[in-house]
Amino acid sequence: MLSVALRHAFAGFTLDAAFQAPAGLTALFGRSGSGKTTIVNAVAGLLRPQSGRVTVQDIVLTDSDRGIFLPPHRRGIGYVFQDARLFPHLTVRQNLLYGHWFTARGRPSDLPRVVEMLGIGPLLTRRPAALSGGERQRVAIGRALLSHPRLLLMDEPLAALDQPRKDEILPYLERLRDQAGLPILYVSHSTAEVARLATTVVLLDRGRVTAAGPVAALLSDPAVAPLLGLAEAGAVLTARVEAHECDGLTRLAAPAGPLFLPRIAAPIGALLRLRILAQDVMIATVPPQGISALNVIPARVRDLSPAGDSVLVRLEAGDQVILSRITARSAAALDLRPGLPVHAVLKAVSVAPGTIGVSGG
Ligand SMILES: Nc1ncnc2c1ncn2[C@@H]1O[C@H](COP(=O)(O)OP(=O)(O)OP(=O)(O)O)[C@@H](O)[C@H]1O
Repeated sequence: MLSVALRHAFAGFTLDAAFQAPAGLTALFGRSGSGKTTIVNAVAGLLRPQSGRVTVQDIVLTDSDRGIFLPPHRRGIGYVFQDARLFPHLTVRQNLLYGHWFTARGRPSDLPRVVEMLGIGPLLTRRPAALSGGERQRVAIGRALLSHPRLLLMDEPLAALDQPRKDEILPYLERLRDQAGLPILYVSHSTAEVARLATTVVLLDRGRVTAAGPVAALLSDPAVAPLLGLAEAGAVLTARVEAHECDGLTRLAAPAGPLFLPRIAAPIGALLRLRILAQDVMIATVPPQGISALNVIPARVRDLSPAGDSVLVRLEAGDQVILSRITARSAAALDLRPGLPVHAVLKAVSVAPGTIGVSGG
């Protein structure tokens, strides 16, 4: 567990933020200039905050009251930047083992496990110039892990990659989240990335934490939607692959009931995480008939929140929340109110394959 409480003022900007990052991946999310990098720098020991306390697994890294401020190299933190920053004259293997020279905790015997997790075995004898951007980032992550950090800091590690490279690396970040066994603090601008990867989200606005919590609850909170942008508002559902059907659809079992989506390349039994955008969910008060949408999910209205010209309707389905964005006119015409039983309607093709990830459990 990482615990952070920081106060630091620059001319024209004050950071005053406190949060906890439990096991898994904690996304620091917010607009440009909201203070994400300032927090990462303070946690890494690159910025000495005017006041604050930072601990990881009960080890005090910073405590202004007690005059404690460990230098960066004594913090046991792995840092992955936007650009991989590998040594060009060293092979991948030498780059991987480099971090291990600087730490008593590193053991070369961990190399095979890290190489396997990141899928970089075939690259070990190459130099960085012969790697794609995504491969370079995987090596940079491996190098950080082999220094045996207590905590991994990742500052927009995908920002410099094009979409195909991002798609290639996302499954490895999921494995890192689920298998590395250390807290990861991950800075991102992208709601899609956060929805797919985060265990916990810390939302920042002008140097302050405006919301924090488990990813599914936070991203489907109507109060948070204006901060994300209404087009990005939506729910994160967990569902298990039940069958690949012969007409090209995959059937999933979700607490809300069965879901049908275009073929997903995941084995039967795999637990997946799906992002369902609020703007893709329609509401019907009676079971719709003669409709092409394959997913009609029985649900109950929890609450309605005005959002610009539209209304965000939070629906409960099983123990999961689905968010729907409809016009105020439709909400009035359907006489939607808390407690009303309804049907959430979702087109199978509206869930983009790139947004489907592996669930951390
Ligand atoms: N060394 C500094 N001196 C003065 N102001 C600074 C310094 N470092 C950061 N700031 C200011 O602090 C604010 C927060 O910056 P920070 O880089 O933490 O934001 P961010 O959320 O990481 O932004 P981005 O997403 O664009 O990277 C900005 O207004 C920035 O100009």
